[in-house]
Parts: sequence; structure tokens; C-alpha cells
Amino acid sequence: MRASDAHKFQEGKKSPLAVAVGRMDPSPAAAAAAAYGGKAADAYRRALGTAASAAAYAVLARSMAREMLPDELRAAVRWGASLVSARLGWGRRERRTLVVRSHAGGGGGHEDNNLLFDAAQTYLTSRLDPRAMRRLGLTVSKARDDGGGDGWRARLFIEPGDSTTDVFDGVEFTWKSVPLPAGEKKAKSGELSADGDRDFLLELSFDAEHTATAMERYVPFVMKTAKETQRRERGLKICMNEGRMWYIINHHHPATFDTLAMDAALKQSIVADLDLFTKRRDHYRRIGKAWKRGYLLHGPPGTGKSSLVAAMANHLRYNLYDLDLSHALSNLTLQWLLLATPNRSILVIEDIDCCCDAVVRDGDGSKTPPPPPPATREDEDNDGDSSDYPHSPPPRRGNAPAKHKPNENQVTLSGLLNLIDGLWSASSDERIIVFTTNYKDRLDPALLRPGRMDMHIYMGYCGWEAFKTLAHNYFLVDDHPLFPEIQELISQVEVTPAEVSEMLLRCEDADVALRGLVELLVEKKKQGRRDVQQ
Ligand SMILES: Nc1ncnc2c1ncn2[C@@H]1O[C@H](COP(=O)(O)OP(=O)(O)OP(=O)(O)O)[C@@H](O)[C@H]1O
Repeated sequence: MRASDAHKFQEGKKSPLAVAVGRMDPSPAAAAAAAYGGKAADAYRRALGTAASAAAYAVLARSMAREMLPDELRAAVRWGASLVSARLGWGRRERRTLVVRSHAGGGGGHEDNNLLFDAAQTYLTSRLDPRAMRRLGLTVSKARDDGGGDGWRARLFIEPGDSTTDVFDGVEFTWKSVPLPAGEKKAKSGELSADGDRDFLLELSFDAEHTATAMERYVPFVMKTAKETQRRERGLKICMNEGRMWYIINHHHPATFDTLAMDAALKQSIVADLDLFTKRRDHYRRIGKAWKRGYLLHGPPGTGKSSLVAAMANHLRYNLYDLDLSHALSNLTLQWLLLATPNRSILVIEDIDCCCDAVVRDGDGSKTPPPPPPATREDEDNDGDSSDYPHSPPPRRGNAPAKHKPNENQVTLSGLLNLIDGLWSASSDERIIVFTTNYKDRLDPALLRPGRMDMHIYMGYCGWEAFKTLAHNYFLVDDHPLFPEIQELISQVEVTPAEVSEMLLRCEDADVALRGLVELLVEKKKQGRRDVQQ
């Protein structure tokens, strides 16, 4: 009976049974029934009275306790009560546990690795806090440092038997490392990993009500975070083509956006553009465009175009695919090479003006030659030799074959652009293509038309801001007595960041190196005046 019903009953209103009795003749059976009903009502009234007194006592005891017991004592009593409740299992939530073994259960070998096991270890390494846990495993393994030199990497992991709790979207997930049962141990040396041996499995447990969150959101989040971490830690590669093959070597170019000497606003806009690009997978899908981005870097030699490409690769942690078109002998070979470039890579074609037929043609069909290089002492000595310059522009990698008119099979600009727009764009995602040139104004308009290269970036001569970056890179100086003179000179002459770098590299003493730079700038200024007079 509900309390409200009992309450109604207690107020003396007749029970359904009593009402029925009142309306019928008082037969012996009815009288007996009435007597029984009265007894039941009395017993009920008594029980209710007892309950009411017990409740009153409880309220009284609680208010007395509040008055008389100190807060600390009451907290201790509460804690004791919760401990007892936990021991007895009162109010305990139902839990689920996912067992994550190191192997997927196939035939063994590396292909059989359980990707979640590896990902969870990587993920947990970044989540474990040695200040918060009393005991942790630690391994130190060889790794390349940022400059490509020998370094080391420390990794934390949960020791078998220990556990840690991670919170994701307000839900607690407990990871526990559990020693493998004796029968399951695989103590073969070949199965040892950098994170310690794998004689353990991982258990992921959570409240049963959060099973969907665990399976649909948390596990994918762990996989994704671990992938990002691995990508950041992985050494970069630079791939160079020979025939249909890419040859891979480690990429340790130290250029970063911090070391790059260029206009600060331009630098910032490039970084922002790259960052936005990497986040826009859904955007590209929605607008029905391939997820790729093209950059055309142009400017005089030695202004940092190659350094910018390296900085992009280091920033995005993408491998570089440096495509030498003179080694891709036909459009078919090019097709193979492009198809073999994976997601998250940067395809670079340097000095595009020197490759295939990318320069504009004159009316007679001949290519417009690039302007002759500035006269050098050797040119002056070797009088007349520069006459063959238009037919043999400077080779790209020192041993690149001299250019000749493309034939049917040879790589052509239109072939290259068609492949890039078609096959290359459709075959994978998140790729960047970079063309560099010293002579943008001489490029075929097909390469320059809107939509082809998303960003045209001019890398110019060394300005004051760029010089300050270089001075800081080389000597960690932000000010020097020679700075005003250098600022004045640098605004009057054309000097490339490469030339400035070379002067700063000559001597470890900042005073001497900066003095040498001043001399170079003064000499350039004089030379400029002479050129104007002639
Ligand atoms: N903007 C810059 N910031 C920092 N260092 C630079 C910059 N430009 C040039 N350098 C220095 O000069 C060297 C050559 O520069 P880099 O090869 O990047 O120039 P480039 O424009 O690609 O030249 P090229 O057109 O001849 O290929 C670099 O290794 C670097 O030391």
C-alpha cells in the first residue's frame, strides 16, 4: 500500500470493505468479516504509528548529530558508509571490459599486430603523468633529434598490474596492463618492442552505459591521436625519382618557419594556409574538389624557395617527393611516379621553367630563353662562351641532361598538368604540390591560370626583417651597434638571404661576421652605382 493510500485510510474514511458491510444485512458471516477487517485496520494503525515514531527519531538523531558532531567526524562516518556500500556492492554500476591483446589472432608476424594495442601504448605514453602515478615503466630508445643527429626518446608505460584512468567527454575510461597468463606468454626475442616486452595485455574498462561512446568515439579517438603522435615522431623522408622508381632517403633539412628569413606577415599567412588546408577534408568533399593545394614559389636564386619547401614539410610532417622531370622520360613514367605518391606528401617540381616545355613560346614556336645570368668574373674571362646559354640553361641537379625539343613520348607541360589535375588528384588525398621558378613571368599561362596554383609566393631579396631573423638564427643577437648601418645599406641594395647567410656563416664572432656583411653591402652599393653609370 502506498503511503498516500495509508494516509487516507488512517483519516477514518471507511474502507471499501466497511462500506460494503454497512449496506448489507448483518449476517454472522458478515459480522465475522467485519470483526476481521477491524483487527487488520488496528494492526495497520499500530505499524504505522511505529514507523512514524522511527522516522521522527531518525530526524531527531540526524539534527542532534548535526548539532553535536564536528564536520570531520560526520565526513568520516559518510566515508565509512560509502566504503561498506562499495564492499557490499550496493549502487555499483555495471562495467564492461575490452581486452586488447598485442596480436590480432592471425598467423603471427608484424602484419598480425593488433593496431589498437600499439596505438593505445602510444596514446597512453602521452597521457601518463609521472607526477600523478607512483609507479611507471620507462624506456629510452635511439631516435633522430630535430637536426637529424643521433638522439634518444623516452617513453612511459603502465607496468603490468597497474592501471590509469583517462577522461574523454566526461566519461572515465580505465586502462589496465595485465600480465599474460603463463600459457599465453610469447617470450620470443623477436616480439620485444621498444616499449618493453609484450608479455601483457591491456584492458579497457568503463561503465556499461558508455559502451557506445567507447566503441564509436573513444577507440577511434585513441587511434587517431596515436597516429598523429607517430607521425610527429617519425623521421621524414625525401624521395627522388629514377625511371619509374622513387628512391627514399632520410630528410633532415633543418629549415623551419622559425629559421626562415622572410616577411613576417607572408610567413604567417603561409602557415595559416597550410594549417587550414590540413583541417578541411570535409570542406573539400562537400565542394567536390580533390583535397590538394598548389603553391608556386618564385623569386631570384638564393632567396629561400627550397628552404620554404623544407619548412613546409617539417611543419606538416609530410614526406617530400622531389620530382626531376628530366628523369621521367615519358608521360607514362610520370603517371607511374604520380600514382606512387601517397597521401600526406608534398610533390615538388623545382625550376619548372627549366623543365619540359613550361616556358612561353614565341611566335615561331621557339622557347623564350631565360634572361642571361649576371656577368661573373669567369664570364668576362671566357669571352663569348655565354653564347650557348639559351640552348643549355643551367642544369638542375648538376647532371641533368641538356634540354631538347620534346617528342611525342616526352613529358610535356600539358601532360604534366593533365596528370596532376586528373589522375594524381583522384588517386589519393591531402597532398600538396609545389612548383618553384626563378622566372615566373616566363612561365606558360596554363601553369599560372587561376585555380591551378592556389597560392603564388614571392621570395624576395633580403629585407631588414629577414636580416634580423638571420642574425638571430646565427648569433642569437637581436641588436648590435652595426645594425643601423646594415639597415640603411640593406634597403639600398639587392642582396639575397643566401648571400647574407654565407657572410654570417664565415665567422663565429658576430662582430667580425657583421663587419664582413657591411663590406659586402657597401661593395654591392658601389657596384649598383657603376651599373647605373654605364
Ligand atoms: N629566406 C631564407 N631564410 C633562411 N635562409 C635562407 C633563405 N634563403 C636562402 N637561405 C640560405 O641560402 C641557402 C640556399 O637557399 P635556397 O636553396 O633555399 O634558395 P632557393 O631560392 O631555392 O635557390 P634556387 O632558386 O637557386 O634553388 C639555404 O640553404 C639557406 O642557408
